[in-house]
Amino acid sequence: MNTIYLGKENNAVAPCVATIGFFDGVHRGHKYLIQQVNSIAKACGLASTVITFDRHPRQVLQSDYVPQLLNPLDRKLLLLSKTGIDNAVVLPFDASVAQLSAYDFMKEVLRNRLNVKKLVIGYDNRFGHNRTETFEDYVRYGHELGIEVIHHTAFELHGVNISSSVIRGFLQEGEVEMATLCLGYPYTLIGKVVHGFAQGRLMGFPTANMDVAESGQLIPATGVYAVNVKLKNQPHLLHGMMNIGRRPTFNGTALSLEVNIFNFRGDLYGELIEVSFIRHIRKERKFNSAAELAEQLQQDRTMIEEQFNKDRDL
Ligand SMILES: Cc1cc2nc3c(=O)[nH]c(=O)nc-3n(C[C@H](O)[C@H](O)[C@H](O)COP(=O)(O)O)c2cc1C
Ligand SMILES: Nc1ncnc2c1ncn2[C@@H]1O[C@H](COP(=O)(O)OP(=O)(O)O)[C@@H](O)[C@H]1O
Repeated sequence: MNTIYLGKENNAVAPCVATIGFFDGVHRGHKYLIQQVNSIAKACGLASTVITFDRHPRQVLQSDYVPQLLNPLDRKLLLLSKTGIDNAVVLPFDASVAQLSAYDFMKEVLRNRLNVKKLVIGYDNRFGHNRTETFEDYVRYGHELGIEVIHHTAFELHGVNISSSVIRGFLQEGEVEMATLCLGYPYTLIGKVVHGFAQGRLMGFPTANMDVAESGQLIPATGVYAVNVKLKNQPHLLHGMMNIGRRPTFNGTALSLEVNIFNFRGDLYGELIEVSFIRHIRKERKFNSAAELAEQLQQDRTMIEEQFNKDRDL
């Protein structure tokens, strides 16, 4: 896959069949759409292209908007690279792009800059200033501009139209298994390991505290989860358990994300780690003492290891 960061200068781009969107999650619905783009492109001998944005359009339109992303941009590009698409175009979304009418966007960006011959979009896809046009308007503009606008069929899973917001909803409810089903892979948080309150090691359960502010990702519901952990320089995933919560046993107030990694010892401070959510285990609770909490953690670990063993044997 070629990744093209669209700058001010004109990139020379081969004629292509394209689709456009934020593609947060690169979920199964997105993959279904991209398959359609790839097969149309193949049938007419053109390149296939996904056009996406460097930041969420709402961040530009609404200055206090805090995105709750399913993936940071580099991970989105990694996922897109596995879909068989020829090109990913990253469009810097700024105030001037936001101002373009749908017609001007199709003319200036899609036709003049990106050489789009066919545009594959859904009936409910909207682009252009104020997003006022309908699919039929895009078709009409396309006629004038030499771009064939084709609507794609939506992907449904058990009658539900999968979307990034449906997946965000599942994660906000702690339903990480439903999120996995829709995404086609487990939801994964990327964050830097920071210092906590040094209580974990005293209980026999050191926990790497994650700071995910930089990735702008959504934090799932509070609770305890079975997770897989990817460390830098380690080829395989490690099993672990994560608590998202406020540490009521220690009268904590701030939200923390803490992962205890099984069969691991080492210093992780300052490292980037990736944590994938496999199962919701239980709610966070206040225990009478650190010793009682440690007992519960031992039970959690035993149960989670048993489940991982079962999954492996399936
Ligand atoms: C899997 C797991 C589950 C946890 N569950 C709870 C809980 O239910 N209640 C609680 O007060 N703390 C719970 N904790 C503990 C806190 O998240 C945290 O690890 C502990 O306060 C030590 O943090 P520190 O090392 O940053 O001081 C849990 C930790 C882990 C790893
Ligand atoms: N198995 C493990 N799982 C998570 N972190 C570990 C593990 N073994 C060692 N560590 C290290 O210990 C640190 C956590 O220790 P802890 O006592 O919980 O302190 P704090 O939460 O204050 O950082 C982690 O950030 C990591 O560097």
